Amino acid sequence: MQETAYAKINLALHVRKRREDGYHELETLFAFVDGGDTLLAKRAEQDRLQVVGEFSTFLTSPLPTGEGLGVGAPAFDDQDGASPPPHPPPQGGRSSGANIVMQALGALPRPNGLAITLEKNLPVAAGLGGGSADAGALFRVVERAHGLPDDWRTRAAKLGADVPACVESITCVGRGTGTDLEPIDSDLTGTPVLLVNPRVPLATGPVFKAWDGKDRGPMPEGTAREIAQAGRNDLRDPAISQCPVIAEVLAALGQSAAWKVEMSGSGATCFALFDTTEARDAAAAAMPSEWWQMAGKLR
Ligand SMILES: C[C@](O)(CO)[C@H](O)COP(=O)(O)OP(=O)(O)OC[C@H]1O[C@@H](n2ccc(N)nc2=O)[C@H](O)[C@@H]1O
Ligand SMILES: Nc1ncnc2c1ncn2[C@@H]1O[C@H](COP(=O)(O)OP(=O)(O)OP(=O)(O)O)[C@@H](O)[C@H]1O
Repeated sequence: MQETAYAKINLALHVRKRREDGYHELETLFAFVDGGDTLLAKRAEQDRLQVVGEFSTFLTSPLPTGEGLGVGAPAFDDQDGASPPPHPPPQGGRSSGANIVMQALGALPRPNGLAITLEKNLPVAAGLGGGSADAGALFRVVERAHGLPDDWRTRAAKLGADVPACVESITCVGRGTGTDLEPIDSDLTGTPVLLVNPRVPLATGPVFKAWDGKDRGPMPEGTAREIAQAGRNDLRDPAISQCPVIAEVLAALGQSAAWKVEMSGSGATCFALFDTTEARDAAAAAMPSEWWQMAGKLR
């Protein structure tokens, strides 16, 4: 069974309030690109994960030497030989170091194990919800094979604020910490999109911390296109303060024929939306070759 972990972008991201627990109340318009990581799943006695692909080596290794992170090698595994529990309990947040795919497997009880090969094509810590998209894809794999438990949204939210949206992977509005979802009819499906990342990883927590606490107002109402056109990303300036090259990426995309250029999530990836694939491809060709890029269409 194969599943794509679609890259997430935030067409608008309005941060409204810092909460006592350090999390933030926000309003966001989630959208998804028609490409990303891929998950290959096979029935197995026990859950296992192998990570391959361009960005596989950028995931934190639980092994002191970083051994096992290379292409084709097992990267994260819940087994150490003898008789490990087939479906270990969830291991808390991502800070536990376990790959979020293993955490998602642990959060979804099943009658049999799954051997997953994750092809990591998306940059890590990039504002594309890469890990969340992987977890979302895993939820869809389990849904197809066995169905999901009724409380899957709660289980998904425990893995990360972006995970519930990534399970659905359709354009939707997120509120609260980003986990209260409301579907929206998208008038942007099929829109040509270009993602550009300067290859500088940026952790999400510190970017939220650098937000100045000023509520700049709610996300506008309207169609997806109208929200994208009139909306902001309130994490843009905090992210640029920590990763100045983002301003260069935005400026480079701003030279193109795009009708919308913005940073996604907490950065550093920026996106541009176009009227035609020709305009998108011309913009892609003009980007510095050292930057990562992915061209696609919105789902
Ligand atoms: C920036 C976005 O990607 C926009 O979609 C999300 O809000 C972040 O989603 P995520 O990476 O799945 O977030 P989590 O893994 O739950 O949290 C990572 C860190 O981001 C911060 N965080 C996240 C979501 C939120 N509403 N407020 C926050 O302050 C917290 O410091 C948290 O420790
Ligand atoms: N499968 C995975 N893919 C990416 N990162 C993972 C994965 N599993 C665990 N992580 C860890 O999660 C952290 C965040 O990575 P991720 O790529 O999801 O960030 P992001 O794109 O900024 O996400 P978001 O947009 O949701 O904030 C990294 O420190 C990484 O080590």
